[in-house]
Amino acid sequence: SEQLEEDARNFLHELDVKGSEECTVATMTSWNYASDITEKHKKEKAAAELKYAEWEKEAWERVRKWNGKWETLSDPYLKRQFKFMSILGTAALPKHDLEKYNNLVTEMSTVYSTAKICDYKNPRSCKLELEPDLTKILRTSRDYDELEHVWKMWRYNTGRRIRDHYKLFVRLANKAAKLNGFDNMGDMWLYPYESDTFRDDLAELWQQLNPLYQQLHAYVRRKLRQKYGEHYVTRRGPIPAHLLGNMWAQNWGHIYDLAIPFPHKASLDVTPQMVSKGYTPRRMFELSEEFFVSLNLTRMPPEFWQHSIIEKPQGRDLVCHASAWDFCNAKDFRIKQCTEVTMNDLITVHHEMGHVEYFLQYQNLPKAFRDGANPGFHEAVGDVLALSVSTPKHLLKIGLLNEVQDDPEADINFLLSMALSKITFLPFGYLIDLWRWDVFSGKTLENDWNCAWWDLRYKLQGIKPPVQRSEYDFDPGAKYHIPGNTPYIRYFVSFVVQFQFHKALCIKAGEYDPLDPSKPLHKCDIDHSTEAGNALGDMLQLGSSKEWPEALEILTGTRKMDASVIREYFKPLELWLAKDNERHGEFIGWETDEILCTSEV
Ligand SMILES: O=C(CCC(O)(O)[C@H](Cc1ccccc1)NC(=O)c1ccccc1)N[C@@H](Cc1c[nH]c2ccccc12)C(=O)O
Ligand SMILES: [Zn+2]
Repeated sequence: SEQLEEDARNFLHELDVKGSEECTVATMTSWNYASDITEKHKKEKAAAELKYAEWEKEAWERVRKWNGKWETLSDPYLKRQFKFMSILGTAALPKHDLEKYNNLVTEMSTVYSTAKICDYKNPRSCKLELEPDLTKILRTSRDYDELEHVWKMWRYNTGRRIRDHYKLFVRLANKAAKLNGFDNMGDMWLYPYESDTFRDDLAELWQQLNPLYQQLHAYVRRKLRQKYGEHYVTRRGPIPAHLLGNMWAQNWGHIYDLAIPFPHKASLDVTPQMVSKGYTPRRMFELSEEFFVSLNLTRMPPEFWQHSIIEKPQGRDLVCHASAWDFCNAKDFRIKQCTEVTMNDLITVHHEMGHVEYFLQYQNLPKAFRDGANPGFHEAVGDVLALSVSTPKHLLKIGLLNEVQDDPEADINFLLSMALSKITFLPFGYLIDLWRWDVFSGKTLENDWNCAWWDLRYKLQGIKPPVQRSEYDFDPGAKYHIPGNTPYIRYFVSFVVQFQFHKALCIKAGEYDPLDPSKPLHKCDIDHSTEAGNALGDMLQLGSSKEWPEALEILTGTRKMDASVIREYFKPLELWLAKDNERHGEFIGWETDEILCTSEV
């Protein structure tokens, strides 16, 4: 009825205003803690989390009173808000359980963010931190033993120290999920994807992408065998995880110098040029903002530049893992990132700025819709722009390259550098929540946690630990998102859909034409295309007000995640890798009879 609709609008508006105010308060205390880890900030954050949970519970009880009525409303926009606000979340836990749950998550994240290890070359100095120290060693060292030390000690001082926290956390998380009508927390995490075939769809995507990954793996293994010798890197075995340039072997971009196909061609890692041109983190963020503005998207508000933390502050503990913050008041938006002047961090800057651009585009929607169409969309926005920024053509435009070599060999070099961060990530992006879903569902039991992790790391990534692992270790805990309790499948989804977004935007920008060999997908740079920017903005403005297949269709014309686009982007490289591996008689895939992990009897 008209009256019911009118009452519903007013009710939702009232909750929206109050919810945003409560959100601002809670977010501020969370920011204070994440950017300055002290007992005072920890207490304030814990108190604010409980207060916010009380508000959520009150709002949820008032929404419940509308059950049986809101379903009869005709306006889908109103019904969808009721649908989202009918899920309470962890605030459904009894107060003492919620307090324990929140403290466990804060404690695990603090252990991770403050962990330090001793220097391999100077064992008495024990203040090396993940950012910037350990990431630099993993990126630059080619000393097998030094890399093994850093890899092992990092896990000793993070994963091992939170294993028991995680056991309690899983039990409380599942208790909260059941109170929300889910079987376990894994199912509750999949709710935003609104699809009961989602897991199958993901498995199908991985099946389509695995062959390309296997070719790349075989090629890189040969290059590492040449560097470290057959004893350490065997012909048919898994690759030791600490040799891949990254603490988690999730991005192999930093061993490009060992893998470059045509070394006599110009290097595409513009880090040296960034340093020699005096780039600063501030300059990197301004460069990214200029790209968004060139697309006719929204620039950062003054508060962003006033309150963001874009360089690691000295003399205090903080969570250095990058993050973007929406303070729910359509005014205050921030990034916290311990930025270094490297090409890799320029990409991460775009990733974080993509989150803030999404915040800005949906800031006028009701709070219930101020989210990505699904979490993968939120992770993809910045990466889409980074696909254009990474092209030699764009790097030339912004003065970070002084020449572009337009020939097949330079093309292969470029595609390999992109594959070392985009293709190598796929099995990692998939396996983290494959492991966590099995832990939440109880399929993987506590005394098998670490070996189940290494089963997946071996099976999907074809890597092995440099030293044998056991159930005294808890290696998943050495990756931010596990102690940080952040779902991860969103990144796998992002790495697939970002190429679908890229293709759609490149067509609008006139930069890609399937029938024009001079305009392949991997050479496209959408910069300064307002047609592309307007199309992207139209999708971002929807927030989560429409189901994600509809948002995807508005931008790309299709309603499904489609792995064929990322394969099209890398097609020239896939053909080249297959030929090169064939020519060297490389064994595709991996096998081993080593025991990677012992579950103590
Ligand atoms: O974790 C991140 C970046 C951090 C984040 O921007 O995704 C951040 C994670 C986070 C979530 C929740 C609390 C704190 C941190 N996500 C956000 O800040 C965020 C903000 C609003 C909505 C959604 C996400 N990247 C992943 C992998 C990755 C995907 N694309 C990349 C591009 C460049 C570098 C890394 C990646 C990683 O490092 O393993
Ligand atoms: Zn992100």
